[in-house]
Amino acid sequence: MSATSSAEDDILETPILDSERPSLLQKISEEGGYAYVRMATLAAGGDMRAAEATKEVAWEQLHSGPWHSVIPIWRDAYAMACLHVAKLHYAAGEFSLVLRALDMGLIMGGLTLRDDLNSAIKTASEKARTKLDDVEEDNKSRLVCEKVEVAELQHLLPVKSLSSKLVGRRSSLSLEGFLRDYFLPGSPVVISDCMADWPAQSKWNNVNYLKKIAGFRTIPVEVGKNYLCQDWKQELITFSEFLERILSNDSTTADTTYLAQHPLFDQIQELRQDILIPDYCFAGGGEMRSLNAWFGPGGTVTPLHHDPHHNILAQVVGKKYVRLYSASLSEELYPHAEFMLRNSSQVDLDNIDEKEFPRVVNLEFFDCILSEGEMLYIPPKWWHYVRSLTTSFSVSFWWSDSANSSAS
Ligand SMILES: O=C(O)CCC(=O)C(=O)O
Ligand SMILES: [Fe+2]
Repeated sequence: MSATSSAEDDILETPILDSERPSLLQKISEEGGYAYVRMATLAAGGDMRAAEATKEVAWEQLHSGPWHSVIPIWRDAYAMACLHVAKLHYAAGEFSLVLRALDMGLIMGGLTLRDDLNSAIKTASEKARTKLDDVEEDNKSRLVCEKVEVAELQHLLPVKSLSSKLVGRRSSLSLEGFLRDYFLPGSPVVISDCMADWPAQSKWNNVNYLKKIAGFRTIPVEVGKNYLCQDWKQELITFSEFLERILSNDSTTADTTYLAQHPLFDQIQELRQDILIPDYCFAGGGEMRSLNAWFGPGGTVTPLHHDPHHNILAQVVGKKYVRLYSASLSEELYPHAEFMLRNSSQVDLDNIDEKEFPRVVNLEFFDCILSEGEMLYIPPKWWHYVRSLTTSFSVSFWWSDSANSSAS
């Protein structure tokens, strides 16, 4: 990795064009990025307009076609441009702008400069936090204030919910028991009393804690009813802005904001320390595929879909309703024909069109309300629909077993 990533040799205080990066610039010129290279050199000399211009040039390259067709060096070029911009904001003491630039580098940039971005984020976060401490020290608030009874939530659920087969529940389930009774037969289960040692359990319900750890960080959120709807869009906002939206949320509005399926713990490493990979994820001898955050107000809906991996969905804050249909029922669930959406059902479980989708009406499903401190095991390819019933923060752990560890 880069020579500049050690603690005493801080990336934000040293020139960016060190011994490793000329080769990066060389590769960028080879791809025709002469203007980028000229401006990067000016940026390294302290020219903010040139730094912004490198970011724009690389941004255009990232948006010149489908994501998979972008030449990888342009992702590194974008990360490097973000570092230039961050460094110049840092010199001006603008720490929130430093973090914005660095997060854009992490979210959109390539992997080559990731260690540099992370070490710069650590330095800038500490400075930004010092500022925040002065302003908000006594202001304590909770995301979910009171315990909600299940009976009070009934009206929020799709018809027929909780009326037939409930997902089985086990308390403090051993790894052997999990393997034998659920993993090998491929059956879902809710596991309780298994998250007591997660720091997140006592920390993430506290808005103040989240603001302090992540308030200035930029995150991608989804806005709209759900990803299958026309008016759905993605936005980049700060974690503080996001928390304000959650606190002011009226769950009847169409433009719910959801931090959904985002690898937040790769991006914000302090939050990674608050969670533990459940032992269950080692079942099957495969490998971890991804850890994702799902954080939003009451009323978020992830429509009926399936994923290729084993999944432990861990509920840290609030409650969610989850409905599951067996993988064997795919034909009856009217998957979309389009390639990108073929793992999603055309059926809207909140408003089933029985004429168009008659086969789904009497189909067997399992469902549950997942509460704080509980985990749900969803076997691969099982269809699931998820609705948050309160403000909710969950973490999903996707892993493959050794038989499928080459699957994407
Ligand atoms: O929690 C949600 O909204 C959806 C979770 C999900 O689809 C998953 O973990 O695979
Ligand atoms: Fe899913």
